[in-house]
Amino acid sequence: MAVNTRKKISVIGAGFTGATTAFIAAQKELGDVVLVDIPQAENPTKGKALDMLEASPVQGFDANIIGTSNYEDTKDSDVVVITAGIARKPGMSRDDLVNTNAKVMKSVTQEIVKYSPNTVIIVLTNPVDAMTYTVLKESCFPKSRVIGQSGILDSARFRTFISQELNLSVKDITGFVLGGHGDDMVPLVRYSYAGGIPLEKLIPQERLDAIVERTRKGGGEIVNLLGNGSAYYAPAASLVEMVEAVLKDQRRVLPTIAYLEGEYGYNGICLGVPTIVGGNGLEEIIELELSADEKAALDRSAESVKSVMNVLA
Ligand SMILES: NC(=O)c1ccc[n+]([C@@H]2O[C@H](COP(=O)([O-])OP(=O)(O)OC[C@H]3O[C@@H](n4cnc5c(N)ncnc54)[C@H](O)[C@@H]3O)[C@@H](O)[C@H]2O)c1
Ligand SMILES: O=C(O)C[C@H](O)C(=O)O
Repeated sequence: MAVNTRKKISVIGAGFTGATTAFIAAQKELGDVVLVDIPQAENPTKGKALDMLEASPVQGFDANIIGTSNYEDTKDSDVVVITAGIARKPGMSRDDLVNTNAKVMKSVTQEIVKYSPNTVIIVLTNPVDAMTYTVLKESCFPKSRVIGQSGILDSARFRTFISQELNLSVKDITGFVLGGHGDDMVPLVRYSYAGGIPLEKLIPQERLDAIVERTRKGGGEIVNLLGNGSAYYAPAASLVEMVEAVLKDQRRVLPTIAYLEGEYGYNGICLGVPTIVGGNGLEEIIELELSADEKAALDRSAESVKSVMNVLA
């Protein structure tokens, strides 16, 4: 029998975001998927994977999907996505998760590195800027191979609200969000467009301010509606966009969480910035010119991330 040469994607954490990510990646035939959770959740994890696999004849995708708690099954993954840990509930901030999830990051990273020393790791678990830093340090990987996800999701929310405001296709709305994945993230209105037209020419300032504010609180809006967990469809779609950029060496311009060494004036922190993502992972950080107000807003966001990082042992 011929050897399978398909790419291999491992998703750690088979909860809402992990399972949804696995399914979308398989539907897009990005590779075979290994869904991993703790031993106590092994049967449900196997069940979710089998259920997804049984959708493949109906949807017509070729991708194997397995569920497991054994990291040997992740051996030689091309990309590993980390969604393991706990999610916030109404009334909590993402930062309240830091101590519990930092322990989870350390243990899962050790297993990932053991079996896939050359992989690219994409981190989703919150508080994601600090968790990306934890995984980077624990893995001892170069900074190009540990990337956090927040900016694609935050920008997608921003773009959704703009499209609703203007009653225009989301396909024509570009825009992105910088900074930490918290309530002081920085949606960059000045770099956002509808069909190439600057937003400031299309939307009155007070409406723009309201859209920026809704974007900043976008995660909390969903947490309050769900009642017992956080968003997962848009987060999973965002993760898959990053996985695809790496596996297909697309060199996409995407807002992701990068380890900064002087860029934007910050050193030794992980923060959301515009980056180029391709076959080598995070290949470049793009440095935008910021106005004094934009830089002050980014400084506030970076300070929040630093204060969370300070509680990490
Ligand atoms: N960065 C972002 O944009 C973003 C977006 C959405 C969710 N998140 C975060 O992603 C995380 C997961 O969210 P969710 O909705 O999937 O939560 P969930 O509770 O549905 O799933 C988490 C899964 O992780 C598993 N898990 C816990 N410890 C583990 C370990 N040591 N090894 C393997 N698996 C382990 C749990 O058993 C569970 O199945 C949360 O921290 C959430 O805040 C971040
Ligand atoms: O808000 C959360 O806790 C989950 C996630 O970070 C999100 O933005 O949806």
